[in-house]
Amino acid sequence: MRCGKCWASSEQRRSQASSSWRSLENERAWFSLRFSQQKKSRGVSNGGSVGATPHVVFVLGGPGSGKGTQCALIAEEEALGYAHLSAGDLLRAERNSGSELAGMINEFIREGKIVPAEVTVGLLRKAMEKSGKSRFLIDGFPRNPDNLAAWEASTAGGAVVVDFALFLDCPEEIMTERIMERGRSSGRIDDNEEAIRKRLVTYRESTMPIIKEFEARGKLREVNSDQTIEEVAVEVRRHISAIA
Ligand SMILES: Nc1ncnc2c1ncn2[C@@H]1O[C@H](COP(=O)(O)OP(=O)(O)O)[C@@H](O)[C@H]1O
Ligand SMILES: Nc1ccn([C@@H]2O[C@H](COP(=O)(O)OP(=O)(O)O)[C@@H](O)[C@H]2O)c(=O)n1
Repeated sequence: MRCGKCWASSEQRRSQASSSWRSLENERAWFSLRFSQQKKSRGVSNGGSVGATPHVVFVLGGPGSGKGTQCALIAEEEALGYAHLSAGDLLRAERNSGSELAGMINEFIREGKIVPAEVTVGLLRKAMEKSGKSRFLIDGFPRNPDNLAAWEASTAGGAVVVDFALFLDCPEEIMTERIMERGRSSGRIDDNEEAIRKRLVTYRESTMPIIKEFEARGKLREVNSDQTIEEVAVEVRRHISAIA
Protein backbone atom coordinates (compact mmCIF):
# COMPACT_ATOMS: atom_id res chain seq x y z
CA MET A 1 0.00 0.00 0.00
CA ARG A 2 1.30 3.44 -0.89
CA CYS A 3 1.40 6.45 1.38
CA GLY A 4 2.67 10.01 0.98
CA LYS A 5 6.05 9.28 2.52
CA CYS A 6 6.82 5.71 1.49
CA TRP A 7 6.87 4.81 -2.16
CA ALA A 8 6.44 1.06 -1.83
CA SER A 9 4.94 -1.59 0.42
CA SER A 10 7.28 -3.87 2.37
CA GLU A 11 6.50 -6.62 -0.16
CA GLN A 12 7.57 -4.36 -3.01
CA ARG A 13 10.68 -3.39 -1.06
CA ARG A 14 11.60 -7.07 -0.51
CA SER A 15 11.18 -7.83 -4.17
CA GLN A 16 13.12 -4.72 -5.06
CA ALA A 17 15.90 -5.74 -2.66
CA SER A 18 16.35 -9.08 -4.38
CA SER A 19 16.35 -7.49 -7.82
CA SER A 20 18.83 -4.94 -6.41
CA TRP A 21 21.31 -7.72 -5.80
CA ARG A 22 20.82 -8.96 -9.32
CA SER A 23 21.39 -5.49 -10.70
CA LEU A 24 24.48 -5.03 -8.55
CA GLU A 25 25.85 -8.26 -9.98
CA ASN A 26 25.18 -6.87 -13.44
CA GLU A 27 26.90 -3.59 -12.57
CA ARG A 28 29.95 -5.46 -11.35
CA ALA A 29 30.04 -7.54 -14.50
CA TRP A 30 29.68 -4.43 -16.63
CA PHE A 31 32.59 -2.53 -15.08
CA SER A 32 34.91 -5.54 -15.31
CA LEU A 33 33.87 -6.25 -18.89
CA ARG A 34 34.32 -2.67 -19.97
CA PHE A 35 37.74 -2.51 -18.37
CA SER A 36 38.96 -5.66 -20.10
CA GLN A 37 37.52 -4.50 -23.43
CA GLN A 38 39.30 -1.18 -23.05
CA LYS A 39 42.58 -2.92 -22.38
CA LYS A 40 42.07 -4.97 -25.55
CA SER A 41 40.92 -2.18 -27.83
CA ARG A 42 42.97 0.65 -26.29
CA GLY A 43 40.54 3.00 -27.97
CA VAL A 44 38.71 5.02 -25.31
CA SER A 45 39.41 8.72 -25.10
CA ASN A 46 41.29 9.75 -21.97
CA GLY A 47 42.10 13.40 -22.51
CA GLY A 48 45.03 12.53 -24.73
CA SER A 49 46.07 9.07 -23.56
CA VAL A 50 44.03 6.03 -24.52
CA GLY A 51 43.27 2.63 -23.16
CA ALA A 52 43.63 3.50 -19.47
CA THR A 53 41.45 2.40 -16.57
CA PRO A 54 38.53 4.83 -16.11
CA HIS A 55 39.33 7.53 -13.54
CA VAL A 56 36.74 9.25 -11.37
CA VAL A 57 36.63 12.32 -9.15
CA PHE A 58 33.56 12.48 -6.91
CA VAL A 59 32.37 16.05 -6.34
CA LEU A 60 30.59 16.44 -3.02
CA GLY A 61 29.14 19.29 -0.98
CA GLY A 62 25.81 20.50 0.27
CA PRO A 63 22.92 21.60 -1.95
CA GLY A 64 23.93 24.88 -3.59
CA SER A 65 27.62 24.55 -2.73
CA GLY A 66 28.47 24.96 -6.44
CA LYS A 67 29.09 21.38 -7.56
CA GLY A 68 27.30 21.69 -10.90
CA THR A 69 28.83 25.10 -11.64
CA GLN A 70 32.39 23.94 -11.00
CA CYS A 71 32.03 20.60 -12.79
CA ALA A 72 30.69 22.38 -15.87
CA LEU A 73 33.75 24.65 -15.94
CA ILE A 74 36.16 21.69 -15.81
CA ALA A 75 34.19 19.76 -18.45
CA GLU A 76 34.31 22.82 -20.75
CA GLU A 77 38.09 22.50 -20.91
CA GLU A 78 38.25 19.83 -23.56
CA ALA A 79 41.96 19.22 -23.13
CA LEU A 80 41.29 17.89 -19.62
CA GLY A 81 39.04 15.21 -21.14
CA TYR A 82 36.42 15.06 -18.38
CA ALA A 83 32.80 14.06 -18.74
CA HIS A 84 30.56 15.72 -16.13
CA LEU A 85 27.90 13.36 -14.78
CA SER A 86 25.44 14.82 -12.28
CA ALA A 87 23.63 12.14 -10.28
CA GLY A 88 20.77 14.59 -9.65
CA ASP A 89 20.45 15.47 -13.36
CA LEU A 90 20.43 11.78 -14.31
CA LEU A 91 17.71 11.07 -11.74
CA ARG A 92 15.61 14.03 -12.91
CA ALA A 93 15.97 12.88 -16.54
CA GLU A 94 14.87 9.35 -15.59
CA ARG A 95 11.89 10.79 -13.69
CA ASN A 96 10.96 12.98 -16.68
CA SER A 97 11.19 10.01 -19.03
CA GLY A 98 8.07 8.62 -17.38
CA SER A 99 9.75 5.25 -16.78
CA GLU A 100 8.39 2.89 -14.13
CA LEU A 101 10.85 4.45 -11.66
CA ALA A 102 9.58 8.00 -12.26
CA GLY A 103 7.08 8.18 -9.39
CA MET A 104 9.48 6.74 -6.85
CA ILE A 105 12.33 9.06 -7.90
CA ASN A 106 10.01 12.08 -7.73
CA GLU A 107 8.97 11.23 -4.16
CA PHE A 108 12.57 10.90 -2.97
CA ILE A 109 13.58 14.19 -4.61
CA ARG A 110 10.56 16.02 -3.19
CA GLU A 111 11.44 14.77 0.30
CA GLY A 112 15.17 15.53 -0.10
CA LYS A 113 15.94 11.84 0.43
CA ILE A 114 18.48 9.68 -1.34
CA VAL A 115 17.16 7.40 -4.07
CA PRO A 116 18.12 3.69 -3.64
CA ALA A 117 21.67 3.27 -4.87
CA GLU A 118 21.13 0.61 -7.48
CA VAL A 119 19.00 3.05 -9.47
CA THR A 120 21.65 5.78 -9.37
CA VAL A 121 24.58 3.44 -10.03
CA GLY A 122 22.69 2.01 -13.01
CA LEU A 123 22.11 5.50 -14.44
CA LEU A 124 25.76 6.45 -13.87
CA ARG A 125 26.90 3.26 -15.56
CA LYS A 126 24.85 3.98 -18.66
CA ALA A 127 26.01 7.60 -18.79
CA MET A 128 29.68 6.58 -18.41
CA GLU A 129 29.31 4.13 -21.25
CA LYS A 130 27.56 6.63 -23.49
CA SER A 131 30.13 9.39 -22.89
CA GLY A 132 32.95 7.56 -24.69
CA LYS A 133 35.35 9.14 -22.18
CA SER A 134 37.39 7.61 -19.41
CA ARG A 135 37.72 10.55 -17.04
CA PHE A 136 34.63 11.42 -15.03
CA LEU A 137 33.54 14.11 -12.61
CA ILE A 138 30.69 12.48 -10.72
CA ASP A 139 28.67 15.28 -9.15
CA GLY A 140 26.50 14.60 -6.09
CA PHE A 141 27.50 10.98 -5.58
CA PRO A 142 28.15 9.00 -3.35
CA ARG A 143 25.78 10.79 -1.03
CA ASN A 144 25.21 8.18 1.68
CA PRO A 145 26.62 4.81 2.81
CA ASP A 146 24.21 2.95 0.50
CA ASN A 147 25.56 4.90 -2.53
CA LEU A 148 29.17 4.20 -1.54
CA ALA A 149 28.60 0.48 -0.90
CA ALA A 150 26.81 0.02 -4.24
CA TRP A 151 29.56 1.84 -6.08
CA GLU A 152 32.25 -0.25 -4.43
CA ALA A 153 30.40 -3.49 -5.16
CA SER A 154 30.01 -2.52 -8.80
CA THR A 155 33.65 -1.51 -9.30
CA ALA A 156 35.23 -4.31 -7.26
CA GLY A 157 38.59 -5.48 -8.55
CA GLY A 158 39.92 -2.05 -9.50
CA ALA A 159 37.84 -1.68 -12.68
CA VAL A 160 37.60 2.07 -12.00
CA VAL A 161 40.07 4.28 -10.10
CA VAL A 162 38.65 6.92 -7.76
CA ASP A 163 41.35 9.60 -7.60
CA PHE A 164 39.69 11.51 -4.76
CA ALA A 165 36.52 13.18 -3.54
CA LEU A 166 36.46 16.95 -3.97
CA PHE A 167 34.53 18.62 -1.16
CA LEU A 168 33.05 22.06 -1.80
CA ASP A 169 32.62 23.44 1.69
CA CYS A 170 30.09 26.23 2.13
CA PRO A 171 28.09 27.62 5.08
CA GLU A 172 24.46 26.49 5.16
CA GLU A 173 23.08 30.08 5.09
CA ILE A 174 24.98 30.79 1.87
CA MET A 175 23.82 27.53 0.26
CA THR A 176 20.24 28.32 1.24
CA GLU A 177 20.44 31.82 -0.27
CA ARG A 178 21.88 30.45 -3.50
CA ILE A 179 19.20 27.79 -3.87
CA MET A 180 16.38 30.21 -3.12
CA GLU A 181 17.78 32.40 -5.90
CA ARG A 182 18.19 29.39 -8.24
CA GLY A 183 14.61 28.39 -7.44
CA ARG A 184 13.31 31.55 -9.12
CA SER A 185 14.11 30.00 -12.50
CA SER A 186 15.13 26.33 -12.03
CA GLY A 187 11.62 24.89 -11.97
CA ARG A 188 12.90 22.24 -9.54
CA ILE A 189 10.37 20.86 -7.06
CA ASP A 190 13.04 20.86 -4.35
CA ASP A 191 14.34 24.43 -4.74
CA ASN A 192 12.08 25.88 -2.03
CA GLU A 193 12.52 26.61 1.66
CA GLU A 194 10.83 23.48 2.99
CA ALA A 195 12.69 21.07 0.71
CA ILE A 196 16.00 22.86 1.32
CA ARG A 197 15.61 22.27 5.07
CA LYS A 198 15.11 18.56 4.41
CA ARG A 199 18.05 18.40 1.98
CA LEU A 200 20.30 20.05 4.55
CA VAL A 201 19.32 17.42 7.14
CA THR A 202 20.15 14.67 4.62
CA TYR A 203 23.44 16.40 3.86
CA ARG A 204 24.42 16.63 7.54
CA GLU A 205 23.27 13.15 8.53
CA SER A 206 24.04 11.07 5.43
CA THR A 207 26.60 12.85 3.23
CA MET A 208 28.94 14.30 5.88
CA PRO A 209 29.88 10.78 7.07
CA ILE A 210 30.87 9.92 3.48
CA ILE A 211 33.01 13.05 3.26
CA LYS A 212 34.65 12.05 6.55
CA GLU A 213 35.20 8.53 5.19
CA PHE A 214 37.14 9.89 2.20
CA GLU A 215 39.12 12.08 4.59
CA ALA A 216 40.00 9.04 6.73
CA ARG A 217 41.17 7.25 3.58
CA GLY A 218 43.44 10.21 2.67
CA LYS A 219 41.28 10.75 -0.43
CA LEU A 220 39.65 14.10 0.30
CA ARG A 221 40.49 17.43 -1.32
CA GLU A 222 38.71 20.43 0.14
CA VAL A 223 37.85 23.82 -1.34
CA ASN A 224 36.11 26.70 0.40
CA SER A 225 33.24 27.43 -1.99
CA ASP A 226 32.12 30.57 -0.17
CA GLN A 227 34.14 32.62 -2.65
CA THR A 228 33.40 33.90 -6.15
CA ILE A 229 32.86 31.28 -8.85
CA GLU A 230 36.21 32.25 -10.38
CA GLU A 231 38.10 31.95 -7.09
CA VAL A 232 36.61 28.54 -6.40
CA ALA A 233 37.42 27.46 -9.98
CA VAL A 234 41.12 28.26 -9.56
CA GLU A 235 41.35 25.95 -6.54
CA VAL A 236 39.26 23.21 -8.13
CA ARG A 237 41.43 23.27 -11.24
CA ARG A 238 44.58 23.04 -9.14
CA HIS A 239 43.34 19.80 -7.56
CA ILE A 240 42.24 18.34 -10.90
CA SER A 241 45.53 19.26 -12.58
CA ALA A 242 47.45 17.50 -9.82
CA ILE A 243 46.09 14.13 -10.97
CA ALA A 244 48.81 12.27 -12.82
N1 LIG B 1 30.80 30.63 -5.89
C1 LIG B 1 29.54 31.01 -6.11
N2 LIG B 1 29.14 32.23 -5.73
C2 LIG B 1 27.86 32.63 -5.94
N3 LIG B 1 26.91 31.87 -6.54
C3 LIG B 1 27.27 30.65 -6.93
C4 LIG B 1 28.59 30.14 -6.74
N4 LIG B 1 28.64 28.88 -7.23
C5 LIG B 1 27.42 28.61 -7.70
N5 LIG B 1 26.59 29.65 -7.54
C6 LIG B 1 25.16 29.74 -7.88
O1 LIG B 1 24.47 29.07 -6.83
C7 LIG B 1 23.47 28.21 -7.35
C8 LIG B 1 23.78 26.77 -6.96
O2 LIG B 1 24.96 26.36 -7.64
P1 LIG B 1 25.05 24.90 -8.26
O3 LIG B 1 26.34 24.80 -9.01
O4 LIG B 1 23.80 24.58 -9.00
O5 LIG B 1 25.14 24.06 -6.90
P2 LIG B 1 24.96 22.51 -6.57
O6 LIG B 1 25.18 21.75 -7.87
O7 LIG B 1 26.00 22.21 -5.56
O8 LIG B 1 23.57 22.38 -6.04
C9 LIG B 1 23.42 28.43 -8.85
O9 LIG B 1 22.41 29.35 -9.14
C10 LIG B 1 24.81 29.02 -9.17
O10 LIG B 1 24.78 29.89 -10.26
N1 LIG C 1 23.36 10.45 -5.36
C1 LIG C 1 22.19 11.11 -5.39
C2 LIG C 1 22.12 12.45 -5.87
C3 LIG C 1 20.91 13.11 -5.85
N2 LIG C 1 19.81 12.49 -5.40
C4 LIG C 1 18.49 13.15 -5.34
O1 LIG C 1 18.47 14.30 -6.16
C5 LIG C 1 18.25 15.47 -5.37
C6 LIG C 1 18.96 16.66 -6.00
O2 LIG C 1 20.34 16.43 -6.03
P1 LIG C 1 21.31 17.39 -6.86
O3 LIG C 1 22.70 16.86 -6.67
O4 LIG C 1 20.82 17.56 -8.25
O5 LIG C 1 21.13 18.81 -6.17
P2 LIG C 1 21.73 19.53 -4.89
O6 LIG C 1 20.89 19.04 -3.74
O7 LIG C 1 23.15 19.19 -4.73
O8 LIG C 1 21.50 20.97 -5.22
C7 LIG C 1 18.72 15.09 -3.98
O9 LIG C 1 18.16 15.91 -2.96
C8 LIG C 1 18.21 13.64 -3.90
O10 LIG C 1 16.82 13.58 -3.67
C9 LIG C 1 19.89 11.17 -4.93
O11 LIG C 1 18.89 10.61 -4.50
N3 LIG C 1 21.08 10.50 -4.95
